[in-house]
Amino acid sequence: MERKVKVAAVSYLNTKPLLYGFKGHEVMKSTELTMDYPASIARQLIDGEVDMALVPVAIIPRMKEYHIISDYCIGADGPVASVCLFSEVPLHDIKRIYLDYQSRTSVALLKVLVANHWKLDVEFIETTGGYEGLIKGTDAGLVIGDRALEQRLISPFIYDLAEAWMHFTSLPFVFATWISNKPLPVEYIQQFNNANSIGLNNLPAVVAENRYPTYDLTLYYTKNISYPLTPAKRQGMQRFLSYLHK
Ligand SMILES: C=C(O[C@@H]1C=C(C(=O)O)C=C[C@H]1O)C(=O)O
Repeated sequence: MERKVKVAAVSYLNTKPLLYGFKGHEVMKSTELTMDYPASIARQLIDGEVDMALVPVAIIPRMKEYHIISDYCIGADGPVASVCLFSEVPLHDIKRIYLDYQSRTSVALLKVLVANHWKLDVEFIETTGGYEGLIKGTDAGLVIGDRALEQRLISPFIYDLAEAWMHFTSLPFVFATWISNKPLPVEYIQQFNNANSIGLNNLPAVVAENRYPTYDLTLYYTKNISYPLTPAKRQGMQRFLSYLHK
């Protein structure tokens, strides 16, 4: 490509290991990098405002053309910690659930689990801004990202969606992955993957750069989020996408 590749990344702590290696990396000579929350960058990729983004996999069915271009993702093969249903009452006493406006994948995953795994009779409520304060009584809330790590200190009942998915399917889960809306040069993709790998190979440096008293980031980056896009994760992703077609 003649011009720079426009890339949008998730602005949460979970993406810091992937972005750590971009500073001063060769790939930045041909990259224009911006950050936003997942639902917003999903819209940017669908509308063609960017060429590639770390987008929620739930938007794949809405793309005319898509290429999964990277070896890395925001995935989990156990509790993810930052995508949870938060409540003051146990699961089966919940009556209404606030949905996270910043999410696409987790909202869809929650609906799959509610209908097929937990089999709950609940009402879903869309949100547009801060709603965490409304998680009270039998009103629960789905919260993702850094705000979920904060909500962990507040809500007595926490249902981890990646853990529930594993119980349901015995497969790992992929929340987001690098997807382009057009083919990109092979050399660019190689540089891009290399830049992604640097932080993952230097996690103590990434943690040192992002002081965060709310949650142990070493735990988050090594035991909760699982970054390699493995064959098992692709299988989990295909299973999840098959539910979205139903
Ligand atoms: C694990 C997470 O995965 C995120 C969840 C997303 C979604 O629900 O659409 C999208 C991108 C990921 O950053 C998280 O943000 O906590």
